[in-house]
Amino acid sequence: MYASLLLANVGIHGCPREGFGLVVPAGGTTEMGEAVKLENFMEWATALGISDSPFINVDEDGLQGPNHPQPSSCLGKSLSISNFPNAGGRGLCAVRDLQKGQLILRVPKSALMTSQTLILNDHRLSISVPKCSLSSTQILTVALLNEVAKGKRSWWHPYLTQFPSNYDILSSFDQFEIQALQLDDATWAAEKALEKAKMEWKSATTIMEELKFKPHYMSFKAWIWASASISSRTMHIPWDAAGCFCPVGDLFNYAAPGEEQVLIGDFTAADTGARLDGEQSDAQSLRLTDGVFEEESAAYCFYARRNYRKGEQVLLSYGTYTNLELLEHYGFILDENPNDKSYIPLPPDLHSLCSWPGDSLYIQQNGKPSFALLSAMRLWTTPTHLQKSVRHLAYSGSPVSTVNEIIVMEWLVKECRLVLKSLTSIEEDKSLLSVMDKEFESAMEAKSALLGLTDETYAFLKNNGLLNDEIIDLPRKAIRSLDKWKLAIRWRVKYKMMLCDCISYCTRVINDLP
Ligand SMILES: C[S@@+](CC[C@H](N)C(=O)[O-])C[C@H]1O[C@@H](n2cnc3c(N)ncnc32)[C@H](O)[C@@H]1O
Repeated sequence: MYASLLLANVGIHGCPREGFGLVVPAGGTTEMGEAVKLENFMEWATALGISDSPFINVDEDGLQGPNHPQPSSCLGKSLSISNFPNAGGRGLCAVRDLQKGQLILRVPKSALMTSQTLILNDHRLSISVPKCSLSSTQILTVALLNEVAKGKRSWWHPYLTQFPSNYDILSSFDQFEIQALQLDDATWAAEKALEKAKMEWKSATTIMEELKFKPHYMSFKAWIWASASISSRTMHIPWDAAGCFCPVGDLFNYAAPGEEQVLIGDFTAADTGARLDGEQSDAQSLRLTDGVFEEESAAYCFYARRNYRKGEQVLLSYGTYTNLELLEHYGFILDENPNDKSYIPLPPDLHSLCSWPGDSLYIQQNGKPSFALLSAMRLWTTPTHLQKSVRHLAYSGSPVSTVNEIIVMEWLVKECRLVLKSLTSIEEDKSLLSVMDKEFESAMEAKSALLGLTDETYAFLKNNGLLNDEIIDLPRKAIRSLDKWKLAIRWRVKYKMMLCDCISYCTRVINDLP
């Protein structure tokens, strides 16, 4: 019965994973082919002992012990795979009400794909890797590509078919997509990510040649695919800084850590399946994520971070990230991200006045300047000979004086306006996004919708060769570029909105002053 439910869900999910095509397709790239691949993966995961049962080693009858037959599916007791179009696409859904702190998924150590497990099962890799001086992430990248190249011969094949074919992380952005971010900080981050990926790829070419990789797997495109898989899908393990791939566990989509992270650990002994001893709940309250490798049970264990109702998507916190960081490491942004920040240019001598680190001087997601930014600005706008006497006020987060507060707020308003003036407007960006939201069926459609709108839309058409009338179908590269361009525009809109909210906040503060 569960298999049909799963296949129904696959039907909803149904996005053929074509594109880079690193993973050898098991049944074509049709929806049915995808469903078969998913079914194979579920069977494979079940055989490995991956389980969403809240009872460790206990079946649904509450019986325990090695004599009990394997469950028919690794999912179905707490979770099922489902599609959440506006919250990460494929993800995991609660099949019953789940209580905060409850164990919801367990992935045995033997099912984790790590550099170690890949190397141990590959003679050539085990000879080549110890001779090279690569970082742990580079080693996992090489080992992953080496495994993928084996196609169906790989023991991990059912799992590898579930990897996305393409990623939208910053290092996969081309120059056009990078420029679409508009803000210097963001374009710098993207260029740095691309440069780092290129350096890591180049320094790994010797080992890839030694391993006789085919050109396809040696390419920079392949490297980006593998390193993006690592960046967006691995989980922390204590014995390898590159982390591990965690089958099924890597289907959890992300929610930013919120208040439940502070409260976590206050679940009661009545919560079946939750870790109950004091030491464990302490460990749980200390960490920021709700999945952890547990040495004592030799498994990656996932716990509900809050109560979930049946049918809700169950989410995982991968950590605390701004939208730019999410884009860099995971290739998406959140519309509502409580941890988002925007930086504006600050007076160069501000930093020498205070001990706040540069990255603490920002505008918060709700438009309020950060504590450190306000404190530093209050000091900076105070005449030098008075700074010593007001330092204690500024450092405690209090306004220094009414006049000073007005100067600070006006300065912030002016600076935000100046930044906004140098960029395209939010309205322009939003209307461009609405044009792009219409799915283009052909190159001609894309051209007629985008040509003549702005310099940027012209640059996109040119960059993708779409100015040429002979191109009929929208090339795959152009579709991929559209996705990344959209992400860049959505990111810059969020940034600009924070600045607009800051202007409103500062204006309100000025108006409310006695
Ligand atoms: C560990 S995977 C999660 C499962 C993934 N949806 C899948 O189908 O394999 C992480 C990736 O899922 C997507 N993702 C996760 N959470 C998301 C969210 N809240 N919004 C948009 N995309 C999300 C991003 O592409 C991210 O790189």
